[in-house]
Amino acid sequence: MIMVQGEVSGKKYTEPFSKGVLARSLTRAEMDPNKAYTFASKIEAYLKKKKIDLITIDELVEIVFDKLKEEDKEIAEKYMLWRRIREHKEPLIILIGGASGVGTSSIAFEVANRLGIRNMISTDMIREVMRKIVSRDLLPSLYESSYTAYQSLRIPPPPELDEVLIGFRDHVDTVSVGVEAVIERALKEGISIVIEGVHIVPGFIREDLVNKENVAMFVLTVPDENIHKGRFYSRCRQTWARRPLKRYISYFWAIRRIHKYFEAQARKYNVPVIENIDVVTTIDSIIKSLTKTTVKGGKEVAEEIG
Ligand SMILES: Nc1ncnc2c1ncn2[C@@H]1O[C@H](COP(=O)(O)OP(=O)(O)O)[C@@H](O)[C@H]1O
Ligand SMILES: O=C(O)[C@@H](COP(=O)(O)O)OP(=O)(O)O
Repeated sequence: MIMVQGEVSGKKYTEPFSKGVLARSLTRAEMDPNKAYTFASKIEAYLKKKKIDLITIDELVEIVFDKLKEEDKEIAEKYMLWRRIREHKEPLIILIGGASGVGTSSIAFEVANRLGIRNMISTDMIREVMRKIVSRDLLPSLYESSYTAYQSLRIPPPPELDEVLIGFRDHVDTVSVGVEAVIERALKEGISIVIEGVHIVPGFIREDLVNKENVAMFVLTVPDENIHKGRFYSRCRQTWARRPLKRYISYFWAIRRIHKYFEAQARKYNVPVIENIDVVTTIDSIIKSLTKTTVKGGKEVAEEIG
Protein backbone atom coordinates (compact mmCIF):
# COMPACT_ATOMS: atom_id res chain seq x y z
CA MET A 1 0.00 0.00 0.00
CA ILE A 2 1.22 3.50 -0.79
CA MET A 3 1.18 5.83 2.22
CA VAL A 4 1.07 9.60 1.97
CA GLN A 5 2.66 11.72 4.69
CA GLY A 6 1.25 15.15 5.47
CA GLU A 7 1.63 17.73 8.20
CA VAL A 8 -0.99 19.66 10.16
CA SER A 9 0.11 22.35 12.64
CA GLY A 10 3.63 20.87 12.76
CA LYS A 11 2.34 17.33 13.46
CA LYS A 12 3.04 14.61 10.89
CA TYR A 13 0.39 12.08 9.89
CA THR A 14 0.19 9.32 7.28
CA GLU A 15 -2.80 8.03 5.35
CA PRO A 16 -3.25 5.62 2.44
CA PHE A 17 -2.99 7.11 -1.06
CA SER A 18 -6.53 7.65 -2.38
CA LYS A 19 -7.34 8.05 -6.06
CA GLY A 20 -10.65 9.65 -5.04
CA VAL A 21 -8.98 12.34 -2.92
CA LEU A 22 -6.49 13.16 -5.67
CA ALA A 23 -9.22 13.18 -8.33
CA ARG A 24 -11.32 15.59 -6.24
CA SER A 25 -8.45 18.07 -6.01
CA LEU A 26 -8.05 17.88 -9.78
CA THR A 27 -11.73 18.60 -10.40
CA ARG A 28 -11.26 21.79 -8.36
CA ALA A 29 -8.80 22.82 -11.07
CA GLU A 30 -11.60 22.28 -13.64
CA MET A 31 -10.54 18.81 -14.79
CA ASP A 32 -13.46 16.68 -15.95
CA PRO A 33 -14.31 14.17 -13.12
CA ASN A 34 -13.83 11.06 -15.30
CA LYS A 35 -10.55 12.35 -16.64
CA ALA A 36 -9.47 13.25 -13.10
CA TYR A 37 -10.05 9.70 -11.88
CA THR A 38 -8.15 8.22 -14.84
CA PHE A 39 -5.31 10.66 -14.21
CA ALA A 40 -5.23 9.75 -10.48
CA SER A 41 -5.03 6.06 -11.50
CA LYS A 42 -2.06 6.88 -13.74
CA ILE A 43 -0.29 8.55 -10.81
CA GLU A 44 -0.95 5.49 -8.67
CA ALA A 45 0.48 3.21 -11.37
CA TYR A 46 3.54 5.45 -11.65
CA LEU A 47 4.18 5.32 -7.86
CA LYS A 48 3.82 1.53 -7.92
CA LYS A 49 6.21 1.22 -10.85
CA LYS A 50 8.77 3.30 -8.94
CA LYS A 51 8.18 1.04 -5.90
CA ILE A 52 7.32 4.04 -3.72
CA ASP A 53 5.45 3.03 -0.57
CA LEU A 54 5.84 6.27 1.41
CA ILE A 55 5.70 9.73 -0.12
CA THR A 56 5.26 13.21 1.35
CA ILE A 57 2.43 15.41 0.10
CA ASP A 58 4.95 17.91 -1.30
CA GLU A 59 6.69 15.15 -3.31
CA LEU A 60 3.32 13.87 -4.54
CA VAL A 61 2.28 17.38 -5.60
CA GLU A 62 5.54 17.75 -7.57
CA ILE A 63 4.86 14.50 -9.44
CA VAL A 64 1.22 15.45 -10.12
CA PHE A 65 2.26 18.89 -11.32
CA ASP A 66 4.94 17.50 -13.68
CA LYS A 67 2.57 14.94 -15.19
CA LEU A 68 -0.24 17.50 -15.46
CA LYS A 69 2.02 19.90 -17.36
CA GLU A 70 2.45 17.22 -20.02
CA GLU A 71 -1.34 16.74 -20.30
CA ASP A 72 -2.82 20.21 -19.84
CA LYS A 73 -0.81 23.30 -18.91
CA GLU A 74 -3.86 25.33 -17.94
CA ILE A 75 -5.13 22.75 -15.47
CA ALA A 76 -1.58 22.33 -14.10
CA GLU A 77 -1.44 26.06 -13.41
CA LYS A 78 -4.86 26.13 -11.74
CA TYR A 79 -4.03 23.07 -9.63
CA MET A 80 -0.94 24.81 -8.28
CA LEU A 81 -2.69 28.14 -7.67
CA TRP A 82 -5.49 26.51 -5.67
CA ARG A 83 -2.91 24.63 -3.64
CA ARG A 84 -0.94 27.77 -2.85
CA ILE A 85 -4.05 29.48 -1.55
CA ARG A 86 -5.12 26.45 0.47
CA GLU A 87 -1.69 26.27 2.09
CA HIS A 88 -1.91 29.86 3.27
CA LYS A 89 -1.01 29.95 6.96
CA GLU A 90 -3.46 32.69 8.01
CA PRO A 91 -7.22 32.08 7.89
CA LEU A 92 -8.74 33.42 4.71
CA ILE A 93 -11.76 35.70 4.94
CA ILE A 94 -13.41 36.10 1.55
CA LEU A 95 -16.17 38.69 1.20
CA ILE A 96 -18.38 38.54 -1.89
CA GLY A 97 -20.90 41.32 -2.42
CA GLY A 98 -23.29 42.44 -5.10
CA ALA A 99 -26.87 43.51 -5.71
CA SER A 100 -29.58 40.93 -5.23
CA GLY A 101 -29.54 38.24 -7.94
CA VAL A 102 -26.02 38.77 -9.32
CA GLY A 103 -24.91 35.38 -8.01
CA THR A 104 -23.08 36.01 -4.72
CA SER A 105 -24.38 32.84 -3.04
CA SER A 106 -23.71 30.57 -6.02
CA ILE A 107 -20.18 31.90 -6.46
CA ALA A 108 -19.42 31.88 -2.72
CA PHE A 109 -20.41 28.22 -2.60
CA GLU A 110 -18.08 27.34 -5.50
CA VAL A 111 -15.15 29.31 -4.07
CA ALA A 112 -15.57 27.79 -0.59
CA ASN A 113 -15.85 24.32 -2.04
CA ARG A 114 -12.76 24.59 -4.20
CA LEU A 115 -10.65 26.14 -1.47
CA GLY A 116 -11.81 23.54 1.04
CA ILE A 117 -13.28 26.31 3.23
CA ARG A 118 -15.90 24.77 5.47
CA ASN A 119 -17.54 27.94 6.70
CA MET A 120 -19.86 30.08 4.67
CA ILE A 121 -22.51 32.52 5.79
CA SER A 122 -24.89 34.78 3.94
CA THR A 123 -25.47 38.29 5.19
CA ASP A 124 -29.22 37.58 4.96
CA MET A 125 -28.71 35.10 7.82
CA ILE A 126 -26.75 37.65 9.85
CA ARG A 127 -29.61 40.11 9.24
CA GLU A 128 -32.14 37.51 10.36
CA VAL A 129 -30.35 37.03 13.70
CA MET A 130 -30.15 40.80 14.17
CA ARG A 131 -33.91 41.06 13.59
CA LYS A 132 -34.46 38.91 16.69
CA ILE A 133 -32.42 41.32 18.79
CA VAL A 134 -33.56 44.72 17.61
CA SER A 135 -37.20 45.72 17.37
CA ARG A 136 -38.84 46.90 14.17
CA ASP A 137 -39.75 50.17 15.91
CA LEU A 138 -36.12 50.90 16.70
CA LEU A 139 -34.61 49.94 13.34
CA PRO A 140 -37.38 49.64 10.75
CA SER A 141 -35.00 49.38 7.76
CA LEU A 142 -33.51 46.17 9.19
CA TYR A 143 -36.87 44.50 8.58
CA GLU A 144 -36.92 45.45 4.92
CA SER A 145 -35.10 43.99 1.92
CA SER A 146 -32.10 45.97 0.72
CA TYR A 147 -34.15 47.29 -2.21
CA THR A 148 -37.25 48.25 -0.18
CA ALA A 149 -35.43 49.81 2.79
CA TYR A 150 -36.22 53.28 1.44
CA GLN A 151 -39.89 52.70 2.29
CA SER A 152 -39.06 52.60 5.98
CA LEU A 153 -37.17 55.88 6.19
CA ARG A 154 -38.68 57.87 9.06
CA ILE A 155 -37.75 61.19 7.54
CA PRO A 156 -38.02 61.38 3.75
CA PRO A 157 -34.71 62.47 2.19
CA PRO A 158 -34.55 65.74 0.23
CA PRO A 159 -35.88 65.24 -3.33
CA GLU A 160 -32.45 65.79 -4.92
CA LEU A 161 -31.15 62.62 -3.22
CA ASP A 162 -31.90 59.08 -4.40
CA GLU A 163 -34.18 57.65 -1.73
CA VAL A 164 -33.49 54.04 -2.77
CA LEU A 165 -29.79 54.54 -2.08
CA ILE A 166 -30.41 56.41 1.18
CA GLY A 167 -32.54 53.48 2.36
CA PHE A 168 -30.00 50.94 1.11
CA ARG A 169 -27.12 52.69 2.91
CA ASP A 170 -29.08 52.78 6.15
CA HIS A 171 -29.95 49.08 5.86
CA VAL A 172 -26.38 48.02 5.00
CA ASP A 173 -24.87 50.22 7.70
CA THR A 174 -26.81 48.26 10.35
CA VAL A 175 -26.10 44.78 8.98
CA SER A 176 -22.40 45.66 8.58
CA VAL A 177 -22.10 45.60 12.39
CA GLY A 178 -23.05 41.91 12.33
CA VAL A 179 -20.77 41.23 9.35
CA GLU A 180 -17.85 42.81 11.23
CA ALA A 181 -18.58 40.63 14.26
CA VAL A 182 -18.36 37.49 12.10
CA ILE A 183 -15.06 38.67 10.56
CA GLU A 184 -13.61 39.46 13.98
CA ARG A 185 -14.63 36.08 15.36
CA ALA A 186 -13.17 34.24 12.36
CA LEU A 187 -9.87 36.10 12.72
CA LYS A 188 -9.77 35.41 16.46
CA GLU A 189 -10.46 31.70 16.02
CA GLY A 190 -8.25 31.32 12.96
CA ILE A 191 -11.18 30.10 10.85
CA SER A 192 -11.40 30.59 7.09
CA ILE A 193 -14.83 31.73 5.95
CA VAL A 194 -16.68 33.04 2.92
CA ILE A 195 -19.25 35.76 3.70
CA GLU A 196 -21.59 36.72 0.87
CA GLY A 197 -24.54 38.92 0.14
CA VAL A 198 -25.98 42.27 -0.63
CA HIS A 199 -24.60 43.72 2.61
CA ILE A 200 -20.96 43.31 1.61
CA VAL A 201 -20.52 46.84 0.28
CA PRO A 202 -17.12 48.52 -0.19
CA GLY A 203 -16.77 51.41 2.25
CA PHE A 204 -19.16 49.98 4.86
CA ILE A 205 -16.97 47.48 6.65
CA ARG A 206 -14.31 48.74 9.04
CA GLU A 207 -11.06 49.57 7.28
CA ASP A 208 -8.84 47.86 9.86
CA LEU A 209 -10.63 44.60 8.98
CA VAL A 210 -10.83 44.85 5.20
CA ASN A 211 -7.23 46.06 4.91
CA LYS A 212 -5.83 42.90 6.45
CA GLU A 213 -3.67 40.86 4.08
CA ASN A 214 -5.86 37.78 4.53
CA VAL A 215 -9.20 39.53 4.05
CA ALA A 216 -10.28 39.85 0.41
CA MET A 217 -13.39 41.56 -0.93
CA PHE A 218 -15.02 41.17 -4.35
CA VAL A 219 -18.02 42.77 -5.99
CA LEU A 220 -19.98 40.78 -8.56
CA THR A 221 -21.92 42.50 -11.32
CA VAL A 222 -24.12 41.51 -14.24
CA PRO A 223 -23.86 44.46 -16.65
CA ASP A 224 -26.66 43.29 -18.96
CA GLU A 225 -30.03 44.06 -17.36
CA ASN A 226 -31.84 41.27 -19.17
CA ILE A 227 -29.34 38.65 -18.07
CA HIS A 228 -29.64 39.96 -14.50
CA LYS A 229 -33.43 39.78 -14.63
CA GLY A 230 -33.22 36.27 -16.08
CA ARG A 231 -31.28 35.12 -13.01
CA PHE A 232 -34.34 35.74 -10.83
CA TYR A 233 -36.41 33.56 -13.13
CA SER A 234 -33.81 30.77 -13.01
CA ARG A 235 -33.48 31.04 -9.22
CA CYS A 236 -37.22 30.95 -8.62
CA ARG A 237 -37.62 27.93 -10.92
CA GLN A 238 -35.47 25.84 -8.61
CA THR A 239 -37.87 23.70 -6.60
CA TRP A 240 -36.22 24.43 -3.25
CA ALA A 241 -36.49 28.17 -3.82
CA ARG A 242 -39.14 29.85 -1.72
CA ARG A 243 -38.53 33.38 -2.85
CA PRO A 244 -41.25 35.25 -4.66
CA LEU A 245 -40.23 36.11 -8.21
CA LYS A 246 -42.87 38.83 -8.51
CA ARG A 247 -41.36 40.87 -5.71
CA TYR A 248 -37.87 40.88 -7.26
CA ILE A 249 -39.21 41.75 -10.68
CA SER A 250 -41.38 44.60 -9.44
CA TYR A 251 -38.41 46.08 -7.57
CA PHE A 252 -35.93 45.30 -10.32
CA TRP A 253 -35.55 49.02 -11.09
CA ALA A 254 -34.39 49.61 -7.48
CA ILE A 255 -32.09 46.56 -7.56
CA ARG A 256 -30.41 48.01 -10.69
CA ARG A 257 -29.83 51.33 -8.94
CA ILE A 258 -28.17 49.45 -6.09
CA HIS A 259 -26.17 47.51 -8.69
CA LYS A 260 -24.82 50.81 -10.05
CA TYR A 261 -24.03 51.99 -6.53
CA PHE A 262 -22.00 48.80 -5.93
CA GLU A 263 -19.90 49.53 -9.02
CA ALA A 264 -19.23 53.10 -7.89
CA GLN A 265 -18.31 52.06 -4.34
CA ALA A 266 -16.01 49.32 -5.65
CA ARG A 267 -14.20 51.82 -7.88
CA LYS A 268 -13.90 54.29 -5.00
CA TYR A 269 -12.45 51.69 -2.60
CA ASN A 270 -10.37 49.78 -5.13
CA VAL A 271 -12.30 46.55 -4.74
CA PRO A 272 -12.16 44.13 -7.71
CA VAL A 273 -15.36 44.11 -9.76
CA ILE A 274 -16.04 40.78 -11.42
CA GLU A 275 -18.64 40.41 -14.13
CA ASN A 276 -20.46 37.21 -13.25
CA ILE A 277 -21.47 36.00 -16.68
CA ASP A 278 -19.85 32.60 -16.74
CA VAL A 279 -19.20 30.72 -13.47
CA VAL A 280 -15.80 29.34 -14.49
CA THR A 281 -14.52 32.76 -15.59
CA THR A 282 -15.81 34.35 -12.38
CA ILE A 283 -14.07 31.76 -10.21
CA ASP A 284 -10.85 32.12 -12.23
CA SER A 285 -10.86 35.89 -11.72
CA ILE A 286 -11.39 35.49 -7.98
CA ILE A 287 -8.61 32.96 -7.68
CA LYS A 288 -6.17 35.07 -9.70
CA SER A 289 -6.96 38.07 -7.57
CA LEU A 290 -6.54 36.03 -4.37
CA THR A 291 -3.11 34.80 -5.42
CA LYS A 292 -2.03 38.38 -6.06
CA THR A 293 -3.27 39.76 -2.77
CA THR A 294 -2.97 36.95 -0.28
CA VAL A 295 -0.27 34.59 -1.49
CA LYS A 296 2.91 35.12 -3.36
CA GLY A 297 3.50 32.42 -5.90
CA GLY A 298 0.89 32.92 -8.63
CA LYS A 299 3.51 34.51 -10.83
CA GLU A 300 6.09 31.83 -10.04
CA VAL A 301 3.66 29.11 -11.12
CA ALA A 302 2.95 30.91 -14.37
CA GLU A 303 6.68 31.27 -14.97
CA GLU A 304 7.39 27.63 -14.08
CA ILE A 305 4.85 26.57 -16.67
CA GLY A 306 6.11 29.04 -19.23
N1 LIG B 1 -22.43 32.84 -13.69
C1 LIG B 1 -23.70 32.41 -13.71
N2 LIG B 1 -24.23 31.91 -14.85
C2 LIG B 1 -25.52 31.50 -14.89
N3 LIG B 1 -26.35 31.51 -13.84
C3 LIG B 1 -25.87 31.99 -12.67
C4 LIG B 1 -24.53 32.45 -12.53
N4 LIG B 1 -24.34 32.86 -11.25
C5 LIG B 1 -25.53 32.66 -10.62
N5 LIG B 1 -26.44 32.13 -11.47
C6 LIG B 1 -27.84 31.80 -11.20
O1 LIG B 1 -28.53 33.04 -10.94
C7 LIG B 1 -29.48 32.87 -9.92
C8 LIG B 1 -29.19 33.90 -8.81
O2 LIG B 1 -27.98 33.54 -8.18
P1 LIG B 1 -27.78 33.64 -6.59
O3 LIG B 1 -26.45 33.05 -6.30
O4 LIG B 1 -28.98 33.12 -5.87
O5 LIG B 1 -27.71 35.24 -6.45
P2 LIG B 1 -27.57 36.18 -5.16
O6 LIG B 1 -27.17 35.33 -4.01
O7 LIG B 1 -26.54 37.19 -5.54
O8 LIG B 1 -28.92 36.82 -5.03
C9 LIG B 1 -29.41 31.44 -9.46
O9 LIG B 1 -30.41 30.68 -10.12
C10 LIG B 1 -28.03 30.97 -9.93
O10 LIG B 1 -27.98 29.58 -10.19
O1 LIG C 1 -32.41 42.26 0.91
C1 LIG C 1 -32.22 41.77 -0.21
O2 LIG C 1 -31.86 42.45 -1.20
C2 LIG C 1 -32.37 40.27 -0.45
C3 LIG C 1 -30.95 39.75 -0.62
O3 LIG C 1 -30.93 38.41 -0.95
P1 LIG C 1 -30.28 37.83 -2.33
O4 LIG C 1 -31.28 38.06 -3.40
O5 LIG C 1 -29.00 38.57 -2.57
O6 LIG C 1 -30.04 36.37 -2.05
O7 LIG C 1 -33.00 39.60 0.60
P2 LIG C 1 -34.61 39.39 0.72
O8 LIG C 1 -35.09 40.45 1.67
O9 LIG C 1 -35.19 39.58 -0.66
O10 LIG C 1 -34.80 38.03 1.30
